[in-house]
Amino acid sequence: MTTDTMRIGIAGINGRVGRLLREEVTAAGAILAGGTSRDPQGDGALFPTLDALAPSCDVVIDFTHAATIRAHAAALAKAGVAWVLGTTGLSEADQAIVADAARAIPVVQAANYSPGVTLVTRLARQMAEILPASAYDAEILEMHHRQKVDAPSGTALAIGQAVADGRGIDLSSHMDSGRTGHTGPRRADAIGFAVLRGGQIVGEHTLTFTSAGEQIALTHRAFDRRVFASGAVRAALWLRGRPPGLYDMEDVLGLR
Ligand SMILES: NC(=O)C1=CN([C@@H]2O[C@H](COP(=O)(O)OP(=O)(O)OC[C@H]3O[C@@H](n4cnc5c(N)ncnc54)[C@H](OP(=O)(O)O)[C@@H]3O)[C@@H](O)[C@H]2O)C=CC1
Ligand SMILES: O=C(O)C1=N[C@H](C(=O)O)C[C@H](O)C1
Repeated sequence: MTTDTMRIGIAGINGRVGRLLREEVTAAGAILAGGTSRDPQGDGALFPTLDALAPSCDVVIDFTHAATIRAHAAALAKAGVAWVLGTTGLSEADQAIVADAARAIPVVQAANYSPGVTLVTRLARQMAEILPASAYDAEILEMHHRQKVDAPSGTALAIGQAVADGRGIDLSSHMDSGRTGHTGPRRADAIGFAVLRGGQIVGEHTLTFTSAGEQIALTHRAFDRRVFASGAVRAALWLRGRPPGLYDMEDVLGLR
């Protein structure tokens, strides 16, 4: 299969990212197989659910909502269609469904498809390996637009996971999110999360390591959602011919 014969479907084609994916698929020279919309309004290229669209695709790019995970995993596994998953806010059970689907089909999953965040996450892991948790407090601040429905963002959680991996600890038992009231002093090995929402901020993430004597800050700012859409299309093209498995953007960018 060549790029110009590759059929790409878009789940959530009328969403903020979905609308840009439509343009990026065409710009890449692939075939736009159609998209899902809960209100297709007689448009023949739009389908109310993914099971109707999947059989006419080689890969589906999915930026929708965590509520769709079970149905989308089942539709794609049944049709044998690859999955580029960008949806965030997944529960542990949702994540298990994705891992299960990846035994049958190739899946790229990333909380953030920008090359910059892929690098920041990698650096976060490396910094956490070097900077002792007893001396350097790790905190993550994320800012997004007022429409965002999940918090902390998938990217903030991925950066937190990278810090936890670098320190060799478990994220869920070290996560300190939503501080309020009499919190007591900061736990030395905590990984803190702070969330801001407002206006039309596309997505900003800052990881800080703060000691008694200094602070190191790693910031990523997305200026345009197109950076996510173009990264996801790159992942879709990369998936061509891959065996089943769960991949991420480090795989796509050849960083492993
Ligand atoms: N990994 C990454 O790089 C990025 C991930 N994201 C994530 O992608 C997701 C979408 O973001 P965004 O485009 O801003 O969101 P939008 O709300 O603009 O779009 C979401 C789309 O999903 C569809 N949708 C929502 N709920 C359901 C449902 N219950 N069943 C079926 N379809 C549904 C909507 O379809 P309809 O048109 O029918 O209403 C809509 O088109 C979020 O989880 C976000 O966090 C966002 C940016 C980058
Ligand atoms: O909902 C968004 O907009 C974004 N979601 C992703 C996340 O939760 O990390 C990626 C990006 O920050 C934009």
